[in-house]
Amino acid sequence: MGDLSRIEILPQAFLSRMREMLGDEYEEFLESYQKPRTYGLRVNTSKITCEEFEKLVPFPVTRIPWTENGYFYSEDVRPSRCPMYQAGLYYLQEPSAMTPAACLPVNPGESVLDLCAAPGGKATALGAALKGQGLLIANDISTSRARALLRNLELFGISNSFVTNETPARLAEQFPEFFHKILLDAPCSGEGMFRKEEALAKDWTPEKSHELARIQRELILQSADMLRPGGLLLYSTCTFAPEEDEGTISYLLEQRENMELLELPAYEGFSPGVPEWGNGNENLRKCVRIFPHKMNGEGHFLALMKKQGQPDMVQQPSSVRPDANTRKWLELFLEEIGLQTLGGKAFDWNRVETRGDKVYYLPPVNTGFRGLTFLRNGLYLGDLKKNRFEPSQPFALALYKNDVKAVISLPVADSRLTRYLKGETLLIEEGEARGKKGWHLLCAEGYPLGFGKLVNGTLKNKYPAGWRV
Ligand SMILES: C[S@@+](CC[C@H](N)C(=O)[O-])C[C@H]1O[C@@H](n2cnc3c(N)ncnc32)[C@H](O)[C@@H]1O
Repeated sequence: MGDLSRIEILPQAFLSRMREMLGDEYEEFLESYQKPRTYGLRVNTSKITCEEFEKLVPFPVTRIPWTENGYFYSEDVRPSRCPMYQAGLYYLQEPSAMTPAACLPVNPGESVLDLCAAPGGKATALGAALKGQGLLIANDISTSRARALLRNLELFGISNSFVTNETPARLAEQFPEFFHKILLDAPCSGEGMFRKEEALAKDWTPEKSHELARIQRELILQSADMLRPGGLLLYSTCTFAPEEDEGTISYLLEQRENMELLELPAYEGFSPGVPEWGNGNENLRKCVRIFPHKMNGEGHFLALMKKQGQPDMVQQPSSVRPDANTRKWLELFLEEIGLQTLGGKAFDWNRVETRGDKVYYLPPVNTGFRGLTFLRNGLYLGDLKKNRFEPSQPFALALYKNDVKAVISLPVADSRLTRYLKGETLLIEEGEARGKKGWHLLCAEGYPLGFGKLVNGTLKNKYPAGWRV
């Protein structure tokens, strides 16, 4: 689409309001719609360091200056076709959208909630920050979107998540003062994404913001009430609409005296929140606005808040036991692949649970919650078949480099990796595989991609049909 036509589709009422909001900066803001959007990816630092990533990535990337692990790539590359993507080493994400999760400091071992999490752009970042310790509850109210969320968490190798498909009200009932950290990336009018998704501009009406602001007010109170004393809440939207941004934060501060706004990390392109766009509270300056004419990304709003009090780390550990049958066949399998660790940590049999013929590795924190609709509790390890255990694809992806001994590691550019991802059987040369036969983990430069079974120099493909590219 021609550049000017991007401006032509912007609703007049939206433009008038932006002119009023931005004053002298308005023309510059409008010009940003004639510039191309940018493309970003975020490195999964729980699996690979940025230095390693830079050495291996086969297409040009440049650092996104306001994040620690984000990179721009150009429009003509297809990063989702690279085996590094299928190994869960990065997530494709609009550059500004990397900011909210990066501004919520998550420590391994904490209980974290992403209330509106699908498709998982921010949940994958929060999960990576937990490094397999503690608990991530990733929720979305939409079932189809929650499925996409689960897939992305599995691709990222997150083993300690509980993926729910619930209303925020039900979660608020179940989890009073439970979480150390909460991300509320609220449903919003999406004004900041008009350059990226024209359909949003076409569907926009001024009335939409009123209805969304009502929902956001409900969600932010519920979030505050689910926070432990001393806990942190990060609120974000991708809209410029004042009532959805400073308006929602003003409402929270009026309704909950135990919540206070905190300063966010400074960056030259960030603009402060505007008190007059909310209830006039001077602290609203601590919010951050991201405008496309000031940064190389789309529009966003974020606010970091703390609940008064001292945080504690009291958590109930998971304590399940595998049945004898599961233990026997799973143990045999783990021996065959030479499992040393899972996600860099000692394998914990007190987290193994079998439901029907499916075997799960539960999060380290007790997740015996009652009455919640969930899609996944922990990591789906695989299936018990007659006299054997068959591993799942999420299990392969939750393994880190050096977790298992029985590997076949090929260079990123080796075409056999792409053929594996299509479901083909591969020829493996002598010396390329760690063992002579049996289950092996196929890796891209040491980073696990999926399982296969080696028989006389050929690797039988065990990459599931639903994952193939
Ligand atoms: C901005 S998107 C979340 C994007 C996600 N955080 C990410 O980074 O990939 C907002 C999400 O809120 C969910 N949602 C919509 N209405 C909701 C409601 N009333 N309560 C809770 N979630 C809602 C939508 O299904 C949608 O997935």
